[in-house]
Amino acid sequence: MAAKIFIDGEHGTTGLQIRTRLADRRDLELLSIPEAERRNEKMREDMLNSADIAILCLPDDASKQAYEMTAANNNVRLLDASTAFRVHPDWAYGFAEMDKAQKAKIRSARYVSNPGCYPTGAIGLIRPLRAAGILPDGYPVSVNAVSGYTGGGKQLIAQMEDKTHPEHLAANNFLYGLTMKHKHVPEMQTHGLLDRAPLFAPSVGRFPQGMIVQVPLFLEDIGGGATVESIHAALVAHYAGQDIVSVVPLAESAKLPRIDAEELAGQDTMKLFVFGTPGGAHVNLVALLDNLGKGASGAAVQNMDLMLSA
Ligand SMILES: NC(=O)C1=CN([C@@H]2O[C@H](COP(=O)(O)OP(=O)(O)OC[C@H]3O[C@@H](n4cnc5c(N)ncnc54)[C@H](OP(=O)(O)O)[C@@H]3O)[C@@H](O)[C@H]2O)C=CC1
Ligand SMILES: CC(=O)N[C@@H](CCC(=O)OP(=O)(O)O)C(=O)O
Repeated sequence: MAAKIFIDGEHGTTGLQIRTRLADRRDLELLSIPEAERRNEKMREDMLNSADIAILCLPDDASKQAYEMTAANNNVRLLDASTAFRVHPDWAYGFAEMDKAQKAKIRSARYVSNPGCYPTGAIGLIRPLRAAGILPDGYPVSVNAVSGYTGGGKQLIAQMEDKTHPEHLAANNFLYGLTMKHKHVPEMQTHGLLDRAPLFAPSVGRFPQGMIVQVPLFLEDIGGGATVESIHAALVAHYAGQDIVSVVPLAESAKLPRIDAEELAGQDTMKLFVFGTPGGAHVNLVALLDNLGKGASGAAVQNMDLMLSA
């Protein structure tokens, strides 16, 4: 029997991308609400409780409401794309490659939180180095990033694309999150296994999809004899045996003159790079992904498939 999937928020940016990815799937039955009724609570509650898996592509408050609406129904499992439950202990964090046990946790979980786009890059770079004991306690981690503007959902897309929008943004590249309190910091700290909150400096560029996340490191403050080669080797070992996150060979990245933030737009994979000169003092870790691919909808479909394979 086909698994019943309901995407709550199916007409938004993340929801639409998931729907497109699932459009040709014969093993699924997609439950749907007409766009005009997308905020009809009764219809949402009925659909949520008729699904095997409900994928929540909603703002945090609406995700929490969907959770309440289904709390008494053990037949429905939730996969939430919002920030609401990403550090909640009852929810499995949906980053399958972050350690060897994570796939099994996602498979068997009733509740799965889909990672944020920036945290996918940051945790992807940091966690293996913490787990391997390379990045020491107390190290001050900084995360600098640029995202395509679809990362801000329908509202930011309209502000960037519609010149008549009352809050039109004309900038081609802007910094935000300037209070240093971005909602992704707790998630980066928890799943990055960091004892100190990272300093996170996000930005947006005038391109729809794509993302670069950078974590610069001072080797002498890391200590333990860490080198560009040992850091690269730790990432390679961590990501061996799967095909979604790849670690670019050092010899290949050493020849790159630049990195294009849009390189993986439209794809659901992530590339990790380690930049630095052998014997040098500095290393720059870089993650390249599509904010709507491995950063959102691609990861959601991957997680849904894991949940269905339980
Ligand atoms: N865009 C991205 O790159 C990423 C987004 N996410 C997260 O995914 C979630 C969805 O984001 P995104 O798709 O970008 O956002 P959008 O604003 O593009 O879409 C959200 C959708 O949810 C609907 N919605 C809002 N409130 C309610 C409600 N109370 N009841 C029912 N439907 C509602 C909206 O309808 P309406 O049009 O009426 O507002 C819209 O259709 C967010 O939590 C976001 O943080 C996560 C990772 C990346
Ligand atoms: C460019 C942009 O505005 N990006 C969003 C994050 C996108 C994302 O990862 O979504 P979640 O909100 O679900 O974590 C932001 O900074 O709030």
